[in-house]
Amino acid sequence: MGLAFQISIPVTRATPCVRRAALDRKHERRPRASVARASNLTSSKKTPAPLPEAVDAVFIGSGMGALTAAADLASKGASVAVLESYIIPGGSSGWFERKGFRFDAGASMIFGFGERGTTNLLTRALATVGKRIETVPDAVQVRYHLPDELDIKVHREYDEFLAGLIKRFPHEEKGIRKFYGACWSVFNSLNCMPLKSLEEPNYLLQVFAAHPIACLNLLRFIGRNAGDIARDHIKDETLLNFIDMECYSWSVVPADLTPMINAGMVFSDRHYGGINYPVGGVGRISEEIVAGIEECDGCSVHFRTRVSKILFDSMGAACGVKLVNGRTVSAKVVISNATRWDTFGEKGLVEAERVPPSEERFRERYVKSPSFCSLHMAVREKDLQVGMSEEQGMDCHHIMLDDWDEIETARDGKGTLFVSIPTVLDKSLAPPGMHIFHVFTPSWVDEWEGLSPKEYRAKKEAMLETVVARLEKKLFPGLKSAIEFSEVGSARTHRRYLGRVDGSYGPVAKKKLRGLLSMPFNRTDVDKLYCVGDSTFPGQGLNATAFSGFACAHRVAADLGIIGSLPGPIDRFLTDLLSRQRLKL
Ligand SMILES: NC(=O)c1ccc[n+]([C@@H]2O[C@H](COP(=O)([O-])OP(=O)(O)OC[C@H]3O[C@@H](n4cnc5c(N)ncnc54)[C@H](O)[C@@H]3O)[C@@H](O)[C@H]2O)c1
Ligand SMILES: CC(C)=CCC/C(C)=C/C=C/C(C)=C/C=C/C(C)=C/C=C/C=C(C)/C=C/C=C(C)/C=C/C=C(\C)CCC=C(C)C
Repeated sequence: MGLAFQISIPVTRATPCVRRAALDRKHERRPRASVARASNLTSSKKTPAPLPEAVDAVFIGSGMGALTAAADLASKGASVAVLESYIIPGGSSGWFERKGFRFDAGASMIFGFGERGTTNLLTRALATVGKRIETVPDAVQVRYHLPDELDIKVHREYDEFLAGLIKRFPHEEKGIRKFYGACWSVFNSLNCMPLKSLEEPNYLLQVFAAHPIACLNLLRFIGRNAGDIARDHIKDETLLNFIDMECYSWSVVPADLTPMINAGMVFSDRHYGGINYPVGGVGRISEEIVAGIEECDGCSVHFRTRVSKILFDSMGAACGVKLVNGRTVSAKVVISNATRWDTFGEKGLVEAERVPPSEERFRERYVKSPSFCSLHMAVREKDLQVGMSEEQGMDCHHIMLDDWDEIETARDGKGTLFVSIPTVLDKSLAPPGMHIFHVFTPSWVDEWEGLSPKEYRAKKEAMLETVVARLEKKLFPGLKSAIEFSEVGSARTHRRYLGRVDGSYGPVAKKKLRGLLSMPFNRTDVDKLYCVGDSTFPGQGLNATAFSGFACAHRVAADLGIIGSLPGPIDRFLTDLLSRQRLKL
């Protein structure tokens, strides 16, 4: 590492994790894996660690972004404290249990669990702390049931998916191959390089030197959106509507507003690493990462621990946090996994007079996406009039829409329906003969405000009624009478339990932007304060936030002198220069 320079800020100590990581590198073997069993469903019940007075890095929240960053920093030898206001980790990737059922709080369509390449970021997040979990491969990412009788299965096998799409749009074969080919081009460029912080010049120089063609290729796409590329190659309006839905289904915006880098990741990794469901539920991922973090000396995760304020030293640098109970934790750096609005907004964690002007720029460009209304149902298989096993052709994920005009706008359960039935893949989530249906649909917090408790309950019931009737008619005859019990979560529920402003799914472009170029990285304009999670590059998605976690840990480790970087002033000059150039675009 000719360009590397060790800044001499002392690091607290070398932990067992560091020694293990060093050993693993030396012998080029995978970190020790502990394959978690499905039966091991609940979090460790051991006595909680006492809140530390001071650590290298304090995290606000324990979503996937924070957990990945904390795990990576812990494995590099930093002392970390993760402070979570809720009773379990994971945020949007949390879970809840009722009557022997284990429900995923968010979607169950999990990317990033592949075995090969560098984009398998969930496998890697677990491996940083020596963990690994069993997963079940999903043969079909999603089955679309769309207007114009468009019934398309996205098979794990790329050629099978393409054949189905080309059969429906034979006149667009060339365009289909070009569009999805461009996605592969992005993915292959990402998947050959180590994925770290794009605001650490030493890494950028090294990665550019080692993979010049891949980097130039990514630069070609980084300022573009999927819709631009689709329209370069495709003319058929129904096919363009389909591509809008392909993007909307995970980015919650149409193709014109969806960054091409993210489309490349999603539309290729589903055929490369595949979609894989963690045995025992999505919550297993965060449970295992937490266990791994806590095995590292000086590292701890604390629940029911809500941060009320970020603290600053006399120079204006972040230096710790204050909890709602008045206690404080000092830290060399503070990392917020709360959304941008919850960190810097009105009543946010940073007091108004310290909010930097750059945050205003963020708000000019990004808005809060809607939330979801989530219908969690326990369903008796015997009362459904459709085969529920994979062998009988049932798929785990479905997306349903009745009218193209309602893709984004329809309220009250009349728009896009997302359906996850994780028990198709993992029967351990529910008692024998039972299934879990999680159906969610976009919903805005204003629809749920100002209601009396009775009106609120009635609105939830009406939502359930509308959605179940639509599903019964098109996909699951017998559903209504097969429901054993159900729980409905509104945008208010998401706000309350996930601590996300308005229950939002995350930031989306307000107008057409240049791809990912204006998405903020992990540093903020407040010294020693970083952000991680879906308010940072590259945005929403479990594996996307895992990327932000690795990037954040890398930048923080360089700033704390744990890993080598360019000499301080040069590093700062180049980082600021890159950031200014990017923001001008
Ligand atoms: N692929 C999928 O199916 C899937 C499933 C679930 C989640 N996701 C993704 O996960 C992403 C979100 O991840 P994220 O890392 O941004 O975080 P997150 O929003 O999931 O988690 C943030 C955590 O911070 C906690 N928190 C907020 N304010 C706090 C405070 N003041 N004090 C203490 N704790 C506080 C919250 O309780 C929450 O647990 C979403 O974009 C979503 O797409 C994807
Ligand atoms: C050297 C120089 C100067 C430049 C080089 C350029 C360079 C190296 C650029 C690098 C860019 C990088 C590293 C980009 C990395 C991007 C990544 C890792 C993007 C990852 C994106 C992942 C996404 C968007 C995943 C989304 C998944 C989601 C949201 C899944 C959720 C799904 C649902 C909510 C739908 C559920 C559906 C049903 C039916 C239930």
